[in-house]
Amino acid sequence: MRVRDLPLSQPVVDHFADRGVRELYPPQRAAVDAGVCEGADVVAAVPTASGKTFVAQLALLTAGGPGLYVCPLRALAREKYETFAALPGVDVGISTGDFDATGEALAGNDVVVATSEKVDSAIRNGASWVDELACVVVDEVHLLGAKRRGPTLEVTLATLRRRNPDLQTVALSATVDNPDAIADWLDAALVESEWRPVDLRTGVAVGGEVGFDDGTSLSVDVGPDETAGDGDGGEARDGDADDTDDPDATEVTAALVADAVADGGQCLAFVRSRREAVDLAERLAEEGLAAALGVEDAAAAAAEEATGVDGTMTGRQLADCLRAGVAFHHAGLRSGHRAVVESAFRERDVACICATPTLAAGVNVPARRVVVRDQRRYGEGGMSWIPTLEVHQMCGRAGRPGLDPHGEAVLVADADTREAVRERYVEGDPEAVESQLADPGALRTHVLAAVATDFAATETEILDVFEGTFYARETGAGGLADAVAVAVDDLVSAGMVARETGGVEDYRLVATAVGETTSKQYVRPETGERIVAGLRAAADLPEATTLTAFEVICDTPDMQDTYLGNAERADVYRFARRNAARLTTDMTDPDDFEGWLESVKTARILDEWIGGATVEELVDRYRIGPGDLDSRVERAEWLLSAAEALGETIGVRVPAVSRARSRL
Ligand SMILES: Nc1ncnc2c1ncn2[C@@H]1O[C@H](COP(=O)(O)OP(=O)(O)OP(=O)(O)O)[C@@H](O)[C@H]1O
Repeated sequence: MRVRDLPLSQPVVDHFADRGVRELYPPQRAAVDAGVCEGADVVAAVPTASGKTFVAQLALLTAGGPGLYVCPLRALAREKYETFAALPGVDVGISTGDFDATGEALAGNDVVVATSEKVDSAIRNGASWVDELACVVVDEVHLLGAKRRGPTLEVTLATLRRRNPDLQTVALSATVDNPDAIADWLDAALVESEWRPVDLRTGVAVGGEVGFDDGTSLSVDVGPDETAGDGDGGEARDGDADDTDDPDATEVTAALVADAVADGGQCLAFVRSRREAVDLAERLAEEGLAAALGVEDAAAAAAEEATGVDGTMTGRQLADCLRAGVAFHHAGLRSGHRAVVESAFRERDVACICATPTLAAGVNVPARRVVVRDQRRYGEGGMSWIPTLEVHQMCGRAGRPGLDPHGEAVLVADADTREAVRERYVEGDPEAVESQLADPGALRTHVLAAVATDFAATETEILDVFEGTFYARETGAGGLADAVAVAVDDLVSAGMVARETGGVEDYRLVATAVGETTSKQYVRPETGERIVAGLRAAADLPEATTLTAFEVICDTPDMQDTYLGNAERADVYRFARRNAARLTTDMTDPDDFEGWLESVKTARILDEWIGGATVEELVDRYRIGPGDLDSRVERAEWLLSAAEALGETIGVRVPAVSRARSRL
């Protein structure tokens, strides 16, 4: 099937031809056969990098009206926006600032790229464009199994479809164990395929010996193990508390990377934590990879570019690595640094990226060889195996279409773990996607939204709203009845929702003024409650300052946690004692004292930031990533603006809140 035979305009056909897209890949053909160009609902569950974006483009280009592309990961939205904006004659809007309001400005675009949070917020704020959509494409739909974002994704999609029954829905998924359940949920045709543009072979390495699943093998020279005995504890967050399971794994990884690079191939090496990504990159910087790949000048130019982003220690470390032909990539990097790394890799100016699994989710960085050094990481219950789905996404990055005869993915194991690793990741199936909607926190948020937007005024109507969710399809909406009743009770005691009675059995649920503002400001009910209590306490303090404002907003579940190491704990404790007159929480009060101390640390960082401290100073003083500081500043802006709105709602004015916001 050829692109030019599809119902697309000539300029669009030419646009694809210029990018080498003339013949459809088999899964794309199957999507066309399933009616994706004729308004049919389609779920496509296909491997990484097998052309899902083209399926999205087909749906959006052939829908008889505006389209919405929901991208659950913010980091990917810009990349997709650029892909769509390059299409001739297509006006594209983007809305990813996670939490700002209506987005009425998005009306009039042919395609809007947005995160699910943004669409949810637009619905809550009554944006009209959401009702005019002809087509919605949800990328990475398997993320509906993710704890925080999953419920928002499924409720948003269910709401969009309920409001607009003619809406074409196209959902794109990684290969998961139950794509049929997702297709059932959406009453959509299922396109399921194992096809990939480049063959992939996956192997397990023990020492320098790799056995692949296609029966082939590979042998690499592993250098002496210099890391043995160097079990530096370091920071614990992100699983940084430990060295690798087996110190040799780093040397095996180095040998596998050097071997591929000597042969002209680029590599991705995945490790469990940010700290490990930096350490591995610094180790690989000793391998002379830039010279081996013949890219010394280009690597030096990439290093210059990284230095230009900022003067932080992380930036300097990254530049030093880049000069040697290696990079690291993780969520603590600033977006400017991530962009330099991704583009240098695509341009083949760098031989290897050492990354945490975030890189595997959707960033288009194909490599000849992928090495997965760590398959276990620290979670709540200690060390546990990384989900098979995630490891498959990492492995799926191996193989560049048209350039490599096949991609190679190598999982580094030892004699004891070899079989477990093989069974789990080489032979094993990925996990099934499971709804997280029954989580009490998620339910409270979405129940409040349903009531505040007047979609529902009784428990039964709330269940009607949830009837279109994946959860309801899997377990029956009745399964949620008890949990919804609990959520309503919680919201009533929190002062977010009121029962307007006409008798015990006969009442209507209405959002209180605070509930309505909370929902519109897109903060969680617990956040709204904490801010309201905090504002009242702050108004009574003799000396409320910007630190007070930051303490209130940082002590909410909508602000990220900031790691508090043992060494710093005493210092933050003393800081809190010194500033007791400016904090809304009495030190003897918090149920979760450690969590509160973390909030005080975040508040202190933000207060020093508005006081003129530089990124470099804060990164150095508080051991946070520069990207972590950026994201906390961004969240603080949003939460302070929610605090101002809530203050207005309850008639409590705390000037320090506005001061903090304007100085931020
Ligand atoms: N029919 C085709 N012919 C040639 N190249 C194609 C075709 N379809 C897609 N491609 C190219 O394949 C690459 C991967 O495609 P794409 O990024 O759409 O994969 P994906 O399935 O969305 O990956 P991910 O798992 O990252 O979401 C892109 O460079 C794209 O231009």
